[in-house]
Amino acid sequence: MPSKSFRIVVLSGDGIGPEVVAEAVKVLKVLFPEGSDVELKLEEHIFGGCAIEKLGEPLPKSTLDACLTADAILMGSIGGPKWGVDAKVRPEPGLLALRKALGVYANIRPASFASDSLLSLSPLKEHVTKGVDIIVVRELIGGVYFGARQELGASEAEKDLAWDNMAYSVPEVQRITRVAAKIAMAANPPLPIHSVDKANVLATSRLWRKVVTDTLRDEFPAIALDHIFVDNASMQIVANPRKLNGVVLTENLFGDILSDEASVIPGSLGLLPSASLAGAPPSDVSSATFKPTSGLYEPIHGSAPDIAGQGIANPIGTILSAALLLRYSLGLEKQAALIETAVRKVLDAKSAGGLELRTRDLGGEVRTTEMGDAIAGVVRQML
Ligand SMILES: NC(=O)C1=CN([C@@H]2O[C@H](COP(=O)(O)OP(=O)(O)OC[C@H]3O[C@@H](n4cnc5c(N)ncnc54)[C@H](O)[C@@H]3O)[C@@H](O)[C@H]2O)C=CC1
Ligand SMILES: CC(C)CC(=O)C(=O)O
Ligand SMILES: [Mg+2]
Repeated sequence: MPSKSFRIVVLSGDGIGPEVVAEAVKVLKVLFPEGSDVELKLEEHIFGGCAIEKLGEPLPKSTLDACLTADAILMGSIGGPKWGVDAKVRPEPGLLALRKALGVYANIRPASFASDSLLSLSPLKEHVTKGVDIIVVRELIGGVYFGARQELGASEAEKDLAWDNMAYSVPEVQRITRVAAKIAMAANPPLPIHSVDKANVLATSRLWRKVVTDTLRDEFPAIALDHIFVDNASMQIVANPRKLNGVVLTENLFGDILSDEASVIPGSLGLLPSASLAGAPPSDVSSATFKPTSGLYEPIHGSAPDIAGQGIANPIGTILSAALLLRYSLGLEKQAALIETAVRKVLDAKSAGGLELRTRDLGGEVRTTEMGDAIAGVVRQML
């Protein structure tokens, strides 16, 4: 009998989603084979464009119910040209609805999981990317993605007008600031927090700046805080990213954009994982972990229709997302770290022919399944 058993909902989704999720599942099955002390019960559920095809909606009730009662959710990606921006029913609102229903307001995106062996593969120069260590903490269920909106043609009175409403409340900004602070305080000395906004223009950003400043001053005085406008931050991320070392704390839209941009530093969007968490962070500031009441884990990339079905996607972002799932939702830090070490070892290894293991996005020829096999193999050796 296992001493611990967890229900993990798997949402492979669309495009490269099923290809990369299969590799993360492969790694999890090596870590927790049948009969081991920890049992992972993996349940696949339909989500995204494939659910629209089959059931007419991206987030069927059975999928939502499964997610709401799971110990954690591992997701691939959703979307694709078949359900493009003009389609009547699209996958992306299903993802937003899932995040909202789970209450996962804290999106943690370690933006520089890298090994020095990748430095030469970044489009940026090595002297720019060396020593970069950025964690993006993005507010995930507020702001303009969730405000009221009006589509073009939806209003008789406003025939030529479409609009999106961006709103933030004080409690929404306080809670994400506390998550960023807990992450910053887990390091010794505490990491600095760089809060990114557009307070020179937007009312929501002025609220953001005030709440971040007040919360850190009153509750976390040991943390060094600076504020940076988003246009400047987007330039610094590629020109001088070490300037943003530490925690980059920002709202939903800016965090979406800046985290994709930050993936240029390690060299590929396919490398970066994310954790989306609900619940209050621990009150003990010395605690490194945030025990969420709900956790959704997905790579930061989308369904990559341009390479879907070719077996060449990089599965590392999804495999590292599975590691974050073990760390945050299941409290299995040792196994999480083991996956991260295995990924690093594979990236640093030379094959028999002297060639490094690299998928196409990193300039190599290694296929998705081969990368998954290599990481699973190293995990097996390390057990
Ligand atoms: N969380 C999610 O499910 C997300 C879904 N999307 C959706 O994905 C669809 C495609 O969006 P795009 O703008 O093309 O963004 P994308 O992130 O899917 O792809 C951007 C570029 O990065 C490459 N790429 C992405 N992941 C990769 C991987 N693992 N390995 C190698 N290369 C990779 C793609 O080939 C493409 O050239 C859209 O429908 C979009 O709405 C976009 C972002 C997040
Ligand atoms: C597809 C969107 C709903 C979200 C997105 O791009 C992201 O969270 O990275
Ligand atoms: Mg995105």
